[in-house]
Amino acid sequence: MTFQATPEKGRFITFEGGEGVGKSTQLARLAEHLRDCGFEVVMTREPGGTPKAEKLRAFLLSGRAAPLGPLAEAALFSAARADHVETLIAPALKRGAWVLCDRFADSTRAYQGARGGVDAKTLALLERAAVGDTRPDLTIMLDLPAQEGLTRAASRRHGEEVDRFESEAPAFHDELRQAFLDIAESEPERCCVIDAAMTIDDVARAVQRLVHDRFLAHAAQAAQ
Ligand SMILES: Nc1ncnc2c1ncn2[C@@H]1O[C@H](COP(=O)(O)OP(=O)(O)O)[C@@H](O)[C@H]1O
Ligand SMILES: Cc1cn([C@H]2C[C@H](O)[C@@H](COP(=O)(O)OP(=O)(O)O)O2)c(=O)[nH]c1=O
Repeated sequence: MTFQATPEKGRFITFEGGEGVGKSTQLARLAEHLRDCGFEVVMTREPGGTPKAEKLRAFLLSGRAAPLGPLAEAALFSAARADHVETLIAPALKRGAWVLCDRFADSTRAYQGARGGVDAKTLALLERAAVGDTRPDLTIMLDLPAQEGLTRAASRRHGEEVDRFESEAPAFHDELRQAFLDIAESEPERCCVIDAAMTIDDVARAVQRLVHDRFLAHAAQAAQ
């Protein structure tokens, strides 16, 4: 599938799901495809994406924030997100780029909310403060049994230490998977679940098809 770039507004696509489901792999594949179509693509990730947010990432993933509790962690993820949105994501969208982001606010809802017990009202306030109107146009939820994702993540790690959340018990990761599915069910117009147990190529094709149907099909028709 190839398309001609049209001078459309930027699109904001997030990839969500548990550990090792293939988010970064698929984000890179979609970026390559969109660039081949002539679009400017910004690849980024959370926590992180800007120098300040990367500093918070190092602190959060080292586990040093864990003793402060899930509410403090949610506030720190949100602080990183506020800087990321303001200095990288919103300006890129404004100039017409496609922004592909590995994890975003749904990860806070799932990890610090569903799993950490921070209430939904508090998280919604933090989300509004950090994100404002820069909400994803599409969220791709990659779904995989938690144990398979952890096995994939372990093979990618090549002996490096596990981070703050990968080291949680298997039940934590099963509940996370369900939390992402629940978010997708509650916002079907934004979220789409893709079976991440398929081969890398098959998942990449499913992602491309989804993005095409959602954003590019009408542009291609209009150009004819
Ligand atoms: N569909 C797939 N089938 C098998 N292995 C995969 C698949 N997608 C990704 N992987 C591998 O699994 C590991 C984790 O993938 P990655 O994209 O880093 O996941 P995430 O970003 O969700 O943590 C990597 O070694 C990657 O090559
Ligand atoms: C963005 C975000 C991430 N996280 C967690 C999820 C991951 O365990 C970790 C980010 O690590 P990362 O290595 O980027 O994710 P993955 O293991 O999927 O490749 O931070 C939260 O707990 N809350 C958040 O808001």
